[in-house]
Amino acid sequence: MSTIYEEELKSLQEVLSTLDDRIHKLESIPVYHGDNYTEQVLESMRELNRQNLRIGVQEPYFGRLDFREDGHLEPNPLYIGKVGVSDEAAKKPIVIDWRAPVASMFYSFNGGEELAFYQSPDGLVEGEVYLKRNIAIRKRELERVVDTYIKGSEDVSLTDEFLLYRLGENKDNKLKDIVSTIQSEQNEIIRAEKNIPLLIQGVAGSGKTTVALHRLAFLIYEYREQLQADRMIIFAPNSLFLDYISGVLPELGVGNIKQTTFPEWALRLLDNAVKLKQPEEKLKEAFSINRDNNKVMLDKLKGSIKFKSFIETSLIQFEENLVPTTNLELWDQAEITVEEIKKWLLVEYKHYPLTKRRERLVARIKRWIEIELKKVEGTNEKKLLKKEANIRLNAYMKFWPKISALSFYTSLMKRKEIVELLPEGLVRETEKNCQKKEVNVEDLAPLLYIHHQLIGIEGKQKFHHVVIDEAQDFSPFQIYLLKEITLGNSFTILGDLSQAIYNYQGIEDWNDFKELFQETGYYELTRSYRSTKEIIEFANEVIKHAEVPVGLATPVFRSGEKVKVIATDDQIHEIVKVLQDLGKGNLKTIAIIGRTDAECRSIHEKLLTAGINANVIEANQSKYAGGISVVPVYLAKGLEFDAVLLIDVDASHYKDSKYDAKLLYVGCTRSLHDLRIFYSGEASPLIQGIPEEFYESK
Ligand SMILES: Nc1ncnc2c1ncn2[C@@H]1O[C@H](COP(=O)(O)OP(=O)(O)OP(=O)(O)O)[C@@H](O)[C@H]1O
Repeated sequence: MSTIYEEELKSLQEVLSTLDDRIHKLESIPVYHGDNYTEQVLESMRELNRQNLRIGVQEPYFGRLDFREDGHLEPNPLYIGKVGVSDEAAKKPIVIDWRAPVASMFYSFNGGEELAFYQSPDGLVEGEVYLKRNIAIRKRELERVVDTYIKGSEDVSLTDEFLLYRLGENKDNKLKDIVSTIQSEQNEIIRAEKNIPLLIQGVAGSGKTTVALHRLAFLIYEYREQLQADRMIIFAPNSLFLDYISGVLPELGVGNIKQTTFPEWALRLLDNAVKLKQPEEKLKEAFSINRDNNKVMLDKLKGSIKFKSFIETSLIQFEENLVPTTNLELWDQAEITVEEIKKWLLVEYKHYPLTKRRERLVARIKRWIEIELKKVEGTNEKKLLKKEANIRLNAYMKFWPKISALSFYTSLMKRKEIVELLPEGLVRETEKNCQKKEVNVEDLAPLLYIHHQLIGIEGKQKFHHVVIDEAQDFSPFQIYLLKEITLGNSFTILGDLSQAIYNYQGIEDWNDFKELFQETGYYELTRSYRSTKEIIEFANEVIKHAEVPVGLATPVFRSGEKVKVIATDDQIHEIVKVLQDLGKGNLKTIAIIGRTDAECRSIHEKLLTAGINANVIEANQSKYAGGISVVPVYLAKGLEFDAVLLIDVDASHYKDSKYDAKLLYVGCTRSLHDLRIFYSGEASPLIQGIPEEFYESK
């Protein structure tokens, strides 16, 4: 047993005993069930404390940083963990929360003799780091102690050893937190300030999703006075993906943050006045091998800022036409002029949605009536005039047609200017769908935008912070809409242009989003943590065909098996053999990734017949079970598996196009440790030219 291990074992025992005491004390206080509000608040704080300590006691900390602050003689060992715990009597931290300012040095300090520093609430604190130590504790047991920096020691080669140890582990069906190994470029994003919208382009496996979740936990901690968890939201591509990431925030002790998809959120706000038209069929069509590209890409038109501007102009014209051209005469010689009403409605109340403006207008006219009536003599006369005025006001307000977001949107399809924006066929189809109260995903941003102008998205429906994952698949219109209802431009927008496979709705250049904001913080993540060096190098060869304007992924130095390319006339037979082989190891998740939904179903059936217990993943699925999955490539985006078997990588399934290169890239980069490519007949041109050093053929 090494001395550093013994030293840490002793510290761990002391900390565990303090935490156990704490938990014991909290558990011995009877749970309060009464009506007293103050007691209820105290109880909920105690409950949060109990929960946090129960998480914390399993793995109280993961790192130690010995830091000597300027002006102090000795370094102070700081233990950093998921949950901060302090010795209240001695007013001293026992474990520091990873989100605390001082803990940022654990992630940002990368060795060297330069001064370390952190931003405390009282200003910049500088000093020297003497030791940086990674400590792996699992279920209260000390597993590993690795020093990554010792002041004065030359040996810095260990720097990534702990990270590699973590990356080498097998994964189950849920994404995990990375608090113990956050890298400095990720730390910068996590801790970036709240009110500058962040745009993050990150290669596959660079930790975008993970970083976004850690950023939410950080923001909740740092801005606890300003942010409410239930007004923070994550938009993710589908329910399956939401299930996959659902464990991270609770692991970080953060609850209540909304996690949803854009359609789910939009439909709810629209009070389910419309429904999506066969969304699964639409996906199948968009990802079919011989899709009609021209038709599919038309969907993009409704996501443009040009389309938004057309709607905006139409709404302004609609408002202007609302006011009748004659003055409002409430009784003889009591008149409000058209100009006055226009001024109230279109200028003074302009910032309100239309329904609210209507309410304000009526209230104002009523006030006006009261004031005018004061000038009239005789109670009876007053009564009569008031009655008359109300009748005329009601008649006057009839000018205001009953309108909903859907009816307004439908009416837009009849405007003559629409043909400059959408082709005739699409206009007619949209109109027909709307009449049946059915819409497509790309209609939701326009509808919600109209809803916001007419009814308003107000109060608690507005967001304190928005995370958009896989943002390359969002349209500028969607982002514009979210910007309208997010306070302080507080956004974290993450994605990868190399994985823009939903190209019929998304963007090709981050400038499309940048220009929607006055200022943005733009970051590029180029290091990929998911896959082995061999897999990343192979995938990089594939994505070169897509000529995407972003850099290639750089692997973390984690080496594994070479990628295997297998030519065979009987793919099922080979796959079953490989699965049986892999089954002997301790892999937890394996994916067989196909090109289309129909092909995946057929393979799934064949695997079941061959006695392989596999699940097939479908578009409407909301749970991901792990184990062996058969999944179409477009649904595998965002997920990861210990091993991936990509099937049908032949010339007809993956052609020499930029789009197919992105699809194949997504497929390859899902694998952590083992990637096998199968094809029958002629290999896809996307892999034909790859130099042999990048794979092993069979
Ligand atoms: N600093 C880190 N320490 C340990 N593991 C990490 C780190 N960063 C990322 N990972 C791991 O890398 C994998 C990929 O992370 P994640 O899914 O967040 O990446 P991504 O950029 O969203 O990927 P993609 O765009 O391909 O879906 C995950 O298993 C995650 O735990």
